[in-house]
Amino acid sequence: MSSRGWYPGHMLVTQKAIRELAPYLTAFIEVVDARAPELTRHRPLASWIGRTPLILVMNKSDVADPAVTAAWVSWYETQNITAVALTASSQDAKGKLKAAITKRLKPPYRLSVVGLPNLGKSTVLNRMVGKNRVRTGGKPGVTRGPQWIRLDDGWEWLDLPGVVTPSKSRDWRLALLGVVPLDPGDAELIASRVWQLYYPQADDEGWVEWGRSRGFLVKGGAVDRQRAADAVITGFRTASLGRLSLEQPGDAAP
Ligand SMILES: Nc1nc2c(ncn2[C@@H]2O[C@H](COP(=O)(O)OP(=O)(O)OP(=O)(O)O)[C@@H](O)[C@H]2O)c(=O)[nH]1
Repeated sequence: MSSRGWYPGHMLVTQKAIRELAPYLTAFIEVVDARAPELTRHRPLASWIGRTPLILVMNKSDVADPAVTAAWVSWYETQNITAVALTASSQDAKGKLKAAITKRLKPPYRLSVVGLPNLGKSTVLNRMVGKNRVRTGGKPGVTRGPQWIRLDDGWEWLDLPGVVTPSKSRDWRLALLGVVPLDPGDAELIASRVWQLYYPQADDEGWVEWGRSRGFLVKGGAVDRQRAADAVITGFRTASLGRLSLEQPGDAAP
């Protein structure tokens, strides 16, 4: 399915804007999902930003498989890409990301956060700038242009509406990760695939039996498949079913 038409156009950063801003920035911070970092990268970005460095933030590492995340960090090292595993929602995220940036780059620090929808860009930026974030948009008629946030430590963050459009929106994993909307009609298929990843030996309907054991039943005693499927998807997203990554270094290019 296409992502166009559901994500408000004014929130997308265009290629033109990124190309124009790149010379003013020390680096772009691209937020990806630690559970599928290559799948959730925005491929065209590297060419748009030219020589401006790119730092990958593998966010949501709290719900990814830690061993797979460690393998990704090592793999990115071999590719000469600075990649940081992060949990933007945790307190120590600011120190960790600052350390990674200062290790790689010299001041001045002028940075901006970009990435596909729902990966944690706002959470990362809020973590880095704290209470200094200025919100100018959200209301019709309020111009929401790029806004510089200058911090006491001398760091400057460009508050862009840094969403770029997913290009591989037909991949079921993007719906599972919340990068594109999940069509309710696809939930059962996605739940079945997720279940197979958790339990490779399970049969196709293993998740349905799990739903039964959880008491997700409709009148008459049959399993409420929609509810069971939704619970599997939520269980993956929150990692209550276990921390699971969807992509490993060395997987065929998505
Ligand atoms: N588990 C987990 N969830 C996170 C983390 N960071 C952000 N989230 C959640 O991910 C969701 C999206 O976070 P946002 O910061 O709004 O993401 P965004 O990329 O700015 O989203 P868009 O504005 O839609 O592009 C929210 O529900 C956050 O609470 C993290 O490190 N771990």
